[in-house]
Amino acid sequence: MYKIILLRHGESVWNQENRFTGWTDVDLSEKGLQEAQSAGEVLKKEGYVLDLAFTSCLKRAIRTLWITLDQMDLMWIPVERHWRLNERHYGALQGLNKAETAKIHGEKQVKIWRRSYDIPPPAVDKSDPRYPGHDRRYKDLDETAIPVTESLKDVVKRFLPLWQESIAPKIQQGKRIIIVAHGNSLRALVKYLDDVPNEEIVQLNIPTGIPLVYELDAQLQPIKHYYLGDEEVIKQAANAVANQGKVK
Ligand SMILES: O=C(O)[C@@H](CO)OP(=O)(O)O
Repeated sequence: MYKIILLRHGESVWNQENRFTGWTDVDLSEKGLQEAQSAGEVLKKEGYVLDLAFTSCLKRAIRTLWITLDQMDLMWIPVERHWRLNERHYGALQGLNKAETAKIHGEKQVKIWRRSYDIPPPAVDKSDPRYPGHDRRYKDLDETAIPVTESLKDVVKRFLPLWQESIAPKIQQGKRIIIVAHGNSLRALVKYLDDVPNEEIVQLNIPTGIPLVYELDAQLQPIKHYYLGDEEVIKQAANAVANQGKVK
């Protein structure tokens, strides 16, 4: 049996301001820094040991990983940063306030943009500063891989090669791994691992900064999963994420 740790980054400044973030590289808020510290503390307290870490190219995830590893006295372990673990690109919604967007377009439309499986938000134009093609960190990517918007389905598709070629083989070699990523890149992973039906993935909201443990069998089929934390607190945090798209 293998155990892997999934961790959504701590609260970011734009989570706090309730803005669509996507590939925008915003940092952690004060609360987010504390959440990352608590994640490291709980992992250490529960006796988890890690050999290898995967994260995205975005600083809210990278910093969460640093703080978590620091708490565990594991800053020396190898880290692989990959764009395939980035948050879903939110297209032309990036930067907008979620509640104000709901006021303009309706809560139903915002929920479709946020949580439907295959409907992407409106795209950005390639001349838009929010198009990642302008960002040096993605300069080696083929233009066809650089998103102008993404649905969760697109994220599953771009994430899978990393799982199949890098993460899964490392787990099967016995490496104990942590994946520190984002609300929707982790939803993509959960969708794949648990084979969640398209209409059910709409209900899944992953809270910031709480380690989620997946136990996998030899074929990497999930046996069970659980958060490390208080059940009621976790439920409330997931509901708060869901409610970000409501008119305030
Ligand atoms: O804005 C985003 O990039 C994501 C995660 O913070 O938001 P949502 O939960 O609305 O998908």
